[in-house]
Amino acid sequence: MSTPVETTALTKRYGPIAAVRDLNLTVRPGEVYGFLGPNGAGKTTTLRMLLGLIKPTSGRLRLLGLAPGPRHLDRVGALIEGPSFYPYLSGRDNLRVLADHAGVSRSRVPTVLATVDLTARAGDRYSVYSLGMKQRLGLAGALLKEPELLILDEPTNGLDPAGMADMRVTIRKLAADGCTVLLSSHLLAEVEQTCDRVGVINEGRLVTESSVAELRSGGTLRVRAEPVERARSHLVSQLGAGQVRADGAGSAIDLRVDSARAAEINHGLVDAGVSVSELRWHEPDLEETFLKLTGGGTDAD
Ligand SMILES: Nc1ncnc2c1ncn2[C@@H]1O[C@H](COP(=O)(O)OP(=O)(O)OP(=O)(O)O)[C@@H](O)[C@H]1O
Repeated sequence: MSTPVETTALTKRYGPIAAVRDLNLTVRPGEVYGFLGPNGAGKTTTLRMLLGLIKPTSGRLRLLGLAPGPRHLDRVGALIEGPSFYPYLSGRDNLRVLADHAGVSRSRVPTVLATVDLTARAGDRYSVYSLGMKQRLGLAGALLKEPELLILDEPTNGLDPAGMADMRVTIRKLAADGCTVLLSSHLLAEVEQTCDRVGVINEGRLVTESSVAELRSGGTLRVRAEPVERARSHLVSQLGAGQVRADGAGSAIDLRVDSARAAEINHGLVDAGVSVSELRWHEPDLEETFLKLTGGGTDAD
């Protein structure tokens, strides 16, 4: 199978603003890829370029092996910037209209309604749908042509926790059925729970691309001890300066060592006349990592 999404040095400028700069992105077959970044990072601009809604200033992109052109979206479904539906038609009738437009058989409509769990409310007018139902109907619309790749811009934006959970389950179900998903989000928890891999974008640049587990790796042994200066100089002499670093507040010391060395380090500190009040393995959560990577410039929830 060809690579679902591949961009090379993809760039979009708006006058002096570089919304997206030299972006090299790879989404692998069958994965759920989270495109994560704070507001204004360039996520929507990237997705709009992928979908041919705007033209890149420079760089290349391919979806399922195809460069932008008349066929490059044939096997791609998308949900971007709120779907538009007729308010006075039912969810089912809206999907029928969409199917007719897309040249897809109306027989797909019950299937996609079931996939997004809207069958029971399919006869209700769109105008009475909750935000979560509207999002799910949008997703159903994107699924009509049985896409191999789904591109979703902030699919859980504005949803309540139950709506977010429903959307997550649906996305994982689609991935289990073999669909590749690229979704953007500024919500760390969402990406952590839904995605296999994540690309972090900040100020138009990809700052890292890795599995969620890799992103979180790099745990440290955290020490709190008194007097802290004596503890620090002892640890530096024992482990080397490269392994010892103060945490942000300066009240704790983080050691880049294996967790199995905790007891040995404790004994060494006590022998050096230091009293240890805390010694524990500290694994950074995604939020910490994200803030570090993006220089803290996020207004994510
Ligand atoms: N049509 C446009 N004209 C000028 N600047 C734009 C345009 N579209 C986007 N930008 C700018 O490009 C940058 C990236 O915007 P973009 O919408 O892609 O970010 P985003 O990561 O999707 O953020 P959000 O989560 O807020 O939607 C921002 O500085 C934005 O102001």
